[in-house]
Amino acid sequence: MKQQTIASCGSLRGEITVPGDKSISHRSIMLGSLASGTTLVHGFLEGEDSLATLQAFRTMGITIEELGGGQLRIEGRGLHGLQEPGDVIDCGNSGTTMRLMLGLLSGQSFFSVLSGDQYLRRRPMKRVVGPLGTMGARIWGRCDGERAPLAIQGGPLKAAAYESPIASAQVKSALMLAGLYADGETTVREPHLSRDHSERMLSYFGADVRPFDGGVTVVGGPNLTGQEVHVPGDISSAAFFMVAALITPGSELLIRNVGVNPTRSGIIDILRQMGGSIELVDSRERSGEPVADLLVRSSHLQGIEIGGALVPRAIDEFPVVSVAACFAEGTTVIRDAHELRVKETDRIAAMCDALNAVGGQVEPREDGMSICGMDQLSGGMVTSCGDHRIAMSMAVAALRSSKPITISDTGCTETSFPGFWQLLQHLAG
Ligand SMILES: O=C(O)C1=C[C@@H](OP(=O)(O)O)[C@@H](O)[C@H](O)C1
Ligand SMILES: C=C(OP(=O)(O)O)C(=O)O
Repeated sequence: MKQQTIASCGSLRGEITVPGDKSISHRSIMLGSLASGTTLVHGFLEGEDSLATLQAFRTMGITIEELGGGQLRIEGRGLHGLQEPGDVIDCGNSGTTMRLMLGLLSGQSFFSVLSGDQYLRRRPMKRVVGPLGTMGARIWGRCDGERAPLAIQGGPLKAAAYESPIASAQVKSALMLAGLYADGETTVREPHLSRDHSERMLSYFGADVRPFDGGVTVVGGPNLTGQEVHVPGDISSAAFFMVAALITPGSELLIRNVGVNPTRSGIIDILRQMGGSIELVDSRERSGEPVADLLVRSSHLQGIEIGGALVPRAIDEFPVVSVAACFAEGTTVIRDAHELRVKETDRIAAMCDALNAVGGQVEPREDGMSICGMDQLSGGMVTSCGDHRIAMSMAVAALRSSKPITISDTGCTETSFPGFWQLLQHLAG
């Protein structure tokens, strides 16, 4: 098993880019495959999660050429052009692959099976399988359809109106993708707005998508047309370097070409509320998504309270927010983040255990955590629990520890951020 030892460093200065946005990369493969004609993708994330999606569509007969440097050419075969996969589709560690594909496969005229690694096979799937069932989808799985492997007998679908109890882009997107195959209008409402990449990219490819306050409606049977997609850098990956620059004195870091979609940029709002200096430079739009360069300077942080609508806008960033909070003055309280318990691992338990093991003062709450700020952590040994975001968050924590932190089980960072350790080493020396 791989491990990494990270020691404290001086200031972080210079310019970096981070790999492509994972959510947008998944969707570029899916919509490029379902469109007619060629889709060119630039900046695709060549990480294990999005490559699992790429491989899945190849096994369903789609030609996808990897041109190098994150460029792809996808030869789309139209909404009804996928072929039955001859084997189980391996979604690896990727919840997005599995949940979005459950929606999409429900509307096909063939049988398919989805599985994944030990972490993914423990994650809840009923949140998608249940509402898809009301559309007429036929899906079977362990624990009455809660856990993968999941078998899908595709067929005709009915349009539906679903009110989701959780703000989840994976639930919303699964239903929207199924809705492409339904006769009529499918509507999904959610308690707070989750990331809207599916809405944006479906519109970009020519679907009739109507977002409204509290939800979105998609019209079945669109003609999707191949497009050129520029994937911006992933704000969830940039978040590690944003926090790293804020907590190390004398830092000034420019992170170029980061996606700053407002449904994803909660991390910028949170860190600014804590007193962090983050400037958006050269704000622009590419392929229907807002993009900017982020200029981050080390700052004196304050503890804050975080909850409500801000939570889905920063859902993957709470592990690294908890690291920032360790070095803030006062206490930070995170609420309404129960969803963290059903990610690759229970991220509330995993971050509390890891930070407390290296001298932090963190208390779990049922729906979040409370973190007491301090000047330095003490260092020690922690495990990532096989979760990429825990591994990278603890590497950032090590930058302000009196002794190094050794993190075990670090191979998982390949799922979302290939090159993370090299980039950190290059910057931190
Ligand atoms: O739709 C997506 O691309 C994602 C949605 C979020 O999951 P939930 O929908 O479960 O909140 C997020 O945590 C995940 O990393 C990616
Ligand atoms: C939760 C994540 O992804 P997924 O749900 O796609 O596994 C993540 O990347 O933090």
